[in-house]
Amino acid sequence: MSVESFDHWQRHGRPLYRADQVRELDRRTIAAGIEGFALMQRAAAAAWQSLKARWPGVRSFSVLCGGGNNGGDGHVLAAMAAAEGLAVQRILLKPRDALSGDAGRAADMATAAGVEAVPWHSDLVLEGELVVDALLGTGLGGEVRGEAREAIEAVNASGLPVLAIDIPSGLHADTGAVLGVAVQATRTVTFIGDKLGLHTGAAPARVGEVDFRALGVEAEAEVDLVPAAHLLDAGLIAAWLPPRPRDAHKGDVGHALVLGGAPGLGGAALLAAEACARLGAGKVSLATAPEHVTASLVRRPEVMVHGIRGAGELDGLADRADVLVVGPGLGQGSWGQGVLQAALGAERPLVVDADALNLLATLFTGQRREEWVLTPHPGEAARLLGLSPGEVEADRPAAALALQRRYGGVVVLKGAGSLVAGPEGLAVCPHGNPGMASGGMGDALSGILGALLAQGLPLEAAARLGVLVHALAADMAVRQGGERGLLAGDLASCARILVNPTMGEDDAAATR
Ligand SMILES: NC(=O)C1=CN([C@@H]2O[C@H](COP(=O)(O)OP(=O)(O)OC[C@H]3O[C@@H](n4cnc5c(N)ncnc54)[C@H](O)[C@@H]3O)[C@@H](O)[C@H]2O)[C@H](O)CC1
Ligand SMILES: [K+]
Repeated sequence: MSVESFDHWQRHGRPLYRADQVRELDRRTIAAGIEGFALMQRAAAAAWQSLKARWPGVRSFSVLCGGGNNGGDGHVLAAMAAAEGLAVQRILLKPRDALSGDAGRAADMATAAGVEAVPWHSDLVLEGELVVDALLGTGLGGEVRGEAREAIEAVNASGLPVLAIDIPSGLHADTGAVLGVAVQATRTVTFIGDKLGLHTGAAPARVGEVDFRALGVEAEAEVDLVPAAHLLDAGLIAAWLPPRPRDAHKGDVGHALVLGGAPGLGGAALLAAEACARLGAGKVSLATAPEHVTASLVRRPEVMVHGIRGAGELDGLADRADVLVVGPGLGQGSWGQGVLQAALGAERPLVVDADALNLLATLFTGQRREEWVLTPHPGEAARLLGLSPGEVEADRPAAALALQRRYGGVVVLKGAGSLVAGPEGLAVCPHGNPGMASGGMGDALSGILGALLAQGLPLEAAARLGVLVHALAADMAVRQGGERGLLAGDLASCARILVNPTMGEDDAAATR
C-alpha cells in the first residue's frame, strides 16, 4: 500500500506513527538511497524554514544540541542560519568527541560554518531572541536525566519562545507523556512521520503548533506501515457528512432517544437531547424522570419528552428510535439501573456515557458488543479497566486500545487529545481547549454522537466525526467568547455551524 490517498486521508485523518515506525521509515529511506546525513540536512533545512516562517526577521538564537541525531539536526540548522548572517549560540550537551556518525558530521559542519561550540554548564545564559530545542528526539529512553534535565529546565525558565526539533525534549513520542521534565514549545517541527505522542496526553499543552514536514520521504519509502493512529482534521467533516435530500422529512433523518435524567439529575440528559437536535437528528425523544418534563419542554419544545418513573414505562420508545443515548444524568440507583438494563436489551446502536459507564464497570460487568460507542473520561476509563486514572493518563493510546479490545465497538477516551479506538484502529483529535473541562460538555458530545448515528453515519465514522466536531466547536466558541464560562449550549450552536459547511463564522454571527 503506498502512502494513503488524499481521499483516505480526508475520510480517516492524517497518519500518525510511533517512534519505532518513524525509525523504520528512516531505515527504508536510507535503503532506498537517501543516506542518513542527507536526511538530517533535509530535516534541518525544514526546521530552518519553519523557524523563519514563525519568526520572520529573527537575527539571533541559541540552539541546544543533545548527543544524538536530534542534536545533529540542531548543528546543521546552526550552520544554515549562520550562512544567512544570524548570530547563533550553539550549546553542546556532549563534547565533540562523544558524538558519532551523522551527529559528529553535523557538528563539524557547524564548526566549519564558523559557529562556535559552547559547552553546556548549569549557569549558562541562553542568548538570542529564541531557543531551538535539539536536545532529545525519538531516542529518548526513560525519565530525562542529568544535564539534559538541567538544560530543559533552563529553556523553560528562560521565558524565550522555543522551536522544538522533532518533538519537545522530554515528551514520549508514542504516548505524549512527560518523562520527568519536558520543554514547553511555541512550535514543534516534526519530520517524516507525524508522531502520535505529539497529539495526545500532555502534548497538546506542550507542543505549541505542530509543523509536520514529510521531507519527501513518502515518495522514496513505500509506506506500507499501518499507522499507529490517524489525526482527525477539519477535512473529515465535509468528507463524511451525509447529504440531506431536498425532499427529506423528519422521518428520513433519524430518531434518537436519550435515556437519562434520574430524579434530581435533569440537566445532563436535556443537554444531550438538545445537542442531538442541534446536530440534525430528525426526531429526538427524551425519557427522563417525570419531575423534569415541564422544564425540558419549556427549554426545548422540539424534543419529545416522556416522563418515566422507571424502565417499565418506556413503552416501546426504544423500539421506535434508531439509536439510544444512555447515561447523561442516569444516576446509579434503581431508576438508572432499570433504564440501562432496558437500553442494553434493545437491539439498537448505543451511545453510552457517564453513569451508564460506571454501571458497566460495577453492576453490569462483562458487557461487550459491536454496535456501541463508549465515551469515558479518564476516571471512568480507569474504572472500566480496573486501573488508576494516573495509569490511564500515562499511556492514553494503550488505555483506549485496551478498552476497545475489552468492550468492543468504538471507545472515545476523552481528555486533552481525545482518542477514538475502533476496529479501524486509533484516531486522535488535536483540537479542543481547557474551556471544555466543565459540566455538560460530555453530555453535548453524547448528543452529537447520537445525532450522527441517527443520520446514518457508520459507527466509527460517527465517533471520529462527532469527537472532531465537538472539539472544533469548543474552539470556535472560545474564539467567540473566551474559555471561561463556555457552556454546552454555546458548543452545540457552534457544532451546528460546523456541520453546515456553507455557513461561515461571520454568517453565523449575523444569525445570532
Ligand atoms: N527519520 C528520522 O527519524 C530522522 C531523525 N532525525 C533526528 O534524529 C532523532 C533521533 O535521533 P537518535 O540519535 O535516535 O536519538 P536522540 O537524538 O533523540 O537522543 C539520543 C541522545 O539522547 C540521550 N538520551 C536518551 N535518553 C535519555 C534520557 N532519558 N535522559 C537524558 N539523555 C537521554 C542519549 O544519550 C543520546 O545522546 C530524531 O528525533 C530526529 O530529530 C534525523 O536527523 C532526520 C530523520
Ligand atoms: K527536541
